[in-house]
Amino acid sequence: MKYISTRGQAPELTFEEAMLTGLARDGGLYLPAEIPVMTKDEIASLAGLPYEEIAFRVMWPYVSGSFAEDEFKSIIARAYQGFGHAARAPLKQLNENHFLLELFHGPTLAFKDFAMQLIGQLFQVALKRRGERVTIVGATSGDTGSAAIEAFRGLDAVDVFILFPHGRVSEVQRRQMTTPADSNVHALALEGDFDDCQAAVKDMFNDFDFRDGVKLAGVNSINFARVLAQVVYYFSAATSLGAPHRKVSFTVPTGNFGDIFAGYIAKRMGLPIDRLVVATNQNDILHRCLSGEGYYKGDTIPSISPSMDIQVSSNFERALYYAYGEDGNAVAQLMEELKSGGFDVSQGALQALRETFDSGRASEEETLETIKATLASSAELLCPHSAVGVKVGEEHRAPDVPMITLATAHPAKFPAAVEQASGVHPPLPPRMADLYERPERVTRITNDLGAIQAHIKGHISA
Ligand SMILES: Cc1ncc(COP(=O)(O)O)c(C=O)c1O
Ligand SMILES: N[C@@H](CCOP(=O)(O)O)C(=O)O
Repeated sequence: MKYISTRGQAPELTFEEAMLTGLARDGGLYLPAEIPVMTKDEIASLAGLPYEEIAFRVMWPYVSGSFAEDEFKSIIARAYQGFGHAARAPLKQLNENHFLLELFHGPTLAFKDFAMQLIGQLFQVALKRRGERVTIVGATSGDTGSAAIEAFRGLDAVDVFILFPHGRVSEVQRRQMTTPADSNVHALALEGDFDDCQAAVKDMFNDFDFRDGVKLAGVNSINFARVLAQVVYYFSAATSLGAPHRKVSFTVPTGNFGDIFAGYIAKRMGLPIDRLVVATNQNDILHRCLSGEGYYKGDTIPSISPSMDIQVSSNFERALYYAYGEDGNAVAQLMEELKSGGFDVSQGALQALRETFDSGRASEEETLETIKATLASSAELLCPHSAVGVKVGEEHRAPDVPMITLATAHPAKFPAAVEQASGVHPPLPPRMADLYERPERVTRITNDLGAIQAHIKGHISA
């Protein structure tokens, strides 16, 4: 399997190379040159299997040239052994045909653990084999950073620097990033918003002297391995509700478009997904775009679902690549226009996107109301991101197709909003009970590329 860039001008890579490379050298994002398709029988045979076995069968065609079969199986086993639920991604019923896919039973209580725990193991094996070390730089609106720090802390072949927007993540998210004592992980609180953090990471990849000098690697959803690991739970959820003999739809609380893009890959692999519904908070650029208003950046407004406070949605580039008929030049042109504010999506591309995606938005009041109402109707305490999903999912639910909404984080990561909505203070799991007492280690940094690069260079291990 070869991997190609959405902008068409970067070298083709193997899975392992693409995973360790991060952003393509033409500024694009790597994708498999062809998406493998599973037969109806192969999909049917997944029903009832342990999550780890489904993960192996779904991901194996993508990684098989880079890892041995037994090696990959044991990597998967190690990745998910620390999850707090035997099913890994359990499905709960909210009403007659609306289901909740709980993705928050991993070590840092958000869906990011599904991919990050896996790629931590993949990096470890690949770097050891190559005798190399890398510097991972990541951008986070709260959850990617904590999951990355947890997955990579203490590994000797990796230094990790995570940029998060100062004052714009929840206290639990911040403490998950700032309290690990391992010397190879570094939390940087940037004066700016998430888009500034993500732009800085991409600028570092596009500065080849810096990139090659520090051996830069990325664990944001820039990295296709992240997206791939997230494809698995679409298969586990859909087959447990009767796929491939029955269609299902998914609603996905969306920011950087990585999670829902994993659903798109699952659909292209043959999973009978009817609709993929993009659910946004008040930072609704994706909803506006899918409603035909073009893709134009506004100011990021802080919300009670801070992990989705995003304007420049990195993986939307991958969706545009397919919507524009796999034309890398067209994508490169759009990304150029984005630098000066945004672009109109062509009618053909919009139609292609709408063949798969619907969208909706939830206001702050609607999000709070959904947390309260869902607790009353289903005894399920939602985090604010999942509540955005449930509200939009309910609006898009069709009578004859089960709707599965992804519950992307544990309510205890956002206790203030959850308590405001429901009157219930969600406790942290016992293993994190002392999170508020642990000492924090964080560097405040201005939004200046040179200053960030100097800090990183000065703190990587020799
Ligand atoms: C809790 C939570 N929900 C939803 C999202 C949005 O996911 P994505 O960025 O993959 O669209 C994020 C951030 O990634 C998140 O942390
Ligand atoms: N919401 C994310 C933003 C980064 O997304 P990623 O999927 O590209 O890593 C976060 O929690 O950091």
